[in-house]
Amino acid sequence: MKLYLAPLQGMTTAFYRNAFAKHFGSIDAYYAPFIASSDLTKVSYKLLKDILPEYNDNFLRLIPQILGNDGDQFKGYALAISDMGYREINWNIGCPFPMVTNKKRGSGLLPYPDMIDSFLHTACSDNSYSVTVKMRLGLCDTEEGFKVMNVLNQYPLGGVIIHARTGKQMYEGKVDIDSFELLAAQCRHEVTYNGDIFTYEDFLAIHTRFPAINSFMLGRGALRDPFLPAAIKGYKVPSDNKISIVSQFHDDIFHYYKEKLSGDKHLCDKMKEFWDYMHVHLDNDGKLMKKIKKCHHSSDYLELMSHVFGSGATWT
Ligand SMILES: Cc1cc2nc3c(=O)[nH]c(=O)nc-3n(C[C@H](O)[C@H](O)[C@H](O)COP(=O)(O)O)c2cc1C
Repeated sequence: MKLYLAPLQGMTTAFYRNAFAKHFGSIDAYYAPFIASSDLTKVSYKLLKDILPEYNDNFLRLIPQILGNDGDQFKGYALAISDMGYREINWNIGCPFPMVTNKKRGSGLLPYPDMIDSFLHTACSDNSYSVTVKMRLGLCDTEEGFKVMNVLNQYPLGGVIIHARTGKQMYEGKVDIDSFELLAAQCRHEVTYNGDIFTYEDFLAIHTRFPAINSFMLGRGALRDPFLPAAIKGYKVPSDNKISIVSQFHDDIFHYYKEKLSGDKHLCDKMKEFWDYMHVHLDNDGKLMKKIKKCHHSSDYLELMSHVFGSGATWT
């Protein structure tokens, strides 16, 4: 069984992925947040910085992702990326944000199977890399996904990751497991399940219902509980050790952003984003998150952290 870390733009950057692998592990591949392809004649290396092998300790396990609707642009980026040593390039047709979908990108492409066809015709015309797809069930309607799958089935893709929601749902509401089942059954490629695996029990429910599915992508669930991938793989991390591991992970992330960001406000804002996920298993009553939100100076923040990690807190 394979576990993949989902890409979360702004969160799962190279440094985060490296620190995650160092402290928690149990992830077979890390998908990088999307790089938007553009009509530049030359591929922009600034955009590619996050995936440069020298910044990625686990570069052999990193899968770069491209967002776009132009097959030639995709191919240009994919060739530059494959020159760095990457063999799999993931195409994002799942992003739900209106500023993306309104331009017929991300899940905004799902109502247009013909565009997907002509995109893949070009994108899959070079065998220096393998294309995988990350999609949703549709933009507004799950019927859209079936038409898209007919097209995907005609190309030699390396796999299809399905987030079991429509684009219109954004990240809200329930995952639609029945529609996922139908779409996955129609797919001729290897399918990876994605969506709302927050606990071991969530994983088990999906795994039990779809015994033929062998790969799972974890996003917010792994960011909230970085011990979840290990639990799914059957490794037990003693509860007493968890806080100290989280503390070391936190310190690595904090020191990285302290070096990188200018000003305390940016630093505190970034750490709030980190805690938006991480507080869930540490903060039963929500008081910790309130205190973190009140920190505007790194000295206040660090004092708060010394209480959090020094007070015998438990990871639940
Ligand atoms: C803040 C945020 C940023 C995201 N950025 C990306 C991205 O760059 N590329 C992508 O394919 N999916 C992106 N996603 C979607 C996740 O990869 C994943 O498909 C989604 O969160 C569902 O999985 P989960 O329920 O395990 O989190 C993002 C999600 C969130 C919440």
